[in-house]
Amino acid sequence: MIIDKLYQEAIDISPICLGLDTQESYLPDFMQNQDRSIGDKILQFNKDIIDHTADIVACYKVQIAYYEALGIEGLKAYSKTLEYIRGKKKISIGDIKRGDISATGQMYAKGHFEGDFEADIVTINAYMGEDAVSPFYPYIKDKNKGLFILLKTSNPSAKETQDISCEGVEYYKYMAKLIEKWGEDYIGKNDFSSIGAVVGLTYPKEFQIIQDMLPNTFFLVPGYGAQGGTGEDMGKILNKSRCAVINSSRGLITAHKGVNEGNYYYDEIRDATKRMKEDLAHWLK
Ligand SMILES: O=c1ccn([C@@H]2O[C@H](COP(=O)(O)O)[C@@H](O)[C@H]2O)c(=O)[nH]1
Repeated sequence: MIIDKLYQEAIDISPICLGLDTQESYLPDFMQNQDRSIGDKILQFNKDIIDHTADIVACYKVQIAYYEALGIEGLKAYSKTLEYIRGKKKISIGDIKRGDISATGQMYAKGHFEGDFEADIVTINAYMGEDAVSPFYPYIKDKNKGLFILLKTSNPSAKETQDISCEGVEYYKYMAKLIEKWGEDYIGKNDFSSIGAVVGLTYPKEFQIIQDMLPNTFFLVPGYGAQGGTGEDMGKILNKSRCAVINSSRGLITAHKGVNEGNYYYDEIRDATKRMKEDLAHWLK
């Protein structure tokens, strides 16, 4: 199961998920000035980062919005970035946040678990219910794929929809139970399901409640760094169980900006990733 590999990488290497939310302004100045297509430059930037961090992160999350925004050229860079991650035998998470009626969901599953945009794990928005999730099920067992379903997201407005009362509890708690139920058939050898959940580090109190409710759920945790989430809060979770990978995108992939805009810019990104690794390790008992 993909979740067993992710769990092991998080233990053996570090629980860091490096976010490739790549946009032109993040490229070092020398690369921005090169006479190449934007797609080529973005792919080169991603490859440099992967080459210089693969030994210190568990996985990479590629945020499709940044690539879609560039049209066909961006989507080619998205596809080639996923291919490069696969070639390095690292785990890729396609941050696509999809979810639709079953017939359309089957196409999303095919589109992101096969072919040009194949990722190991994708993010899902399950607001439409299990119909939006079940088209992905066959790929979990047959093709060793996984899902992270949005549960308690990191953004400030999350409470507008996720904290409202539903059958006497906050909606996120109701959703938490659904995710645990949907994941029951996909539990791997470390007792975590290949259907996991996205929980932001910006709501640390709620995260602890969710962790206690969902012993078999593995978490993708955005919100560290740029959004204010801290290693100390993450330590409280990881000291109870090693149930998560922690994403940082801007905090890592812009570390060189204004500091080192030259050929070896990726040293700054590697150093920032190492500092995140040390920060997370510092709070581990
Ligand atoms: O609740 C959520 C779900 C997804 N994200 C995504 O994670 C990264 C965060 O980027 P940073 O630069 O580290 O803030 C980004 O791709 C978001 O789309 C999230 O932030 N919160």
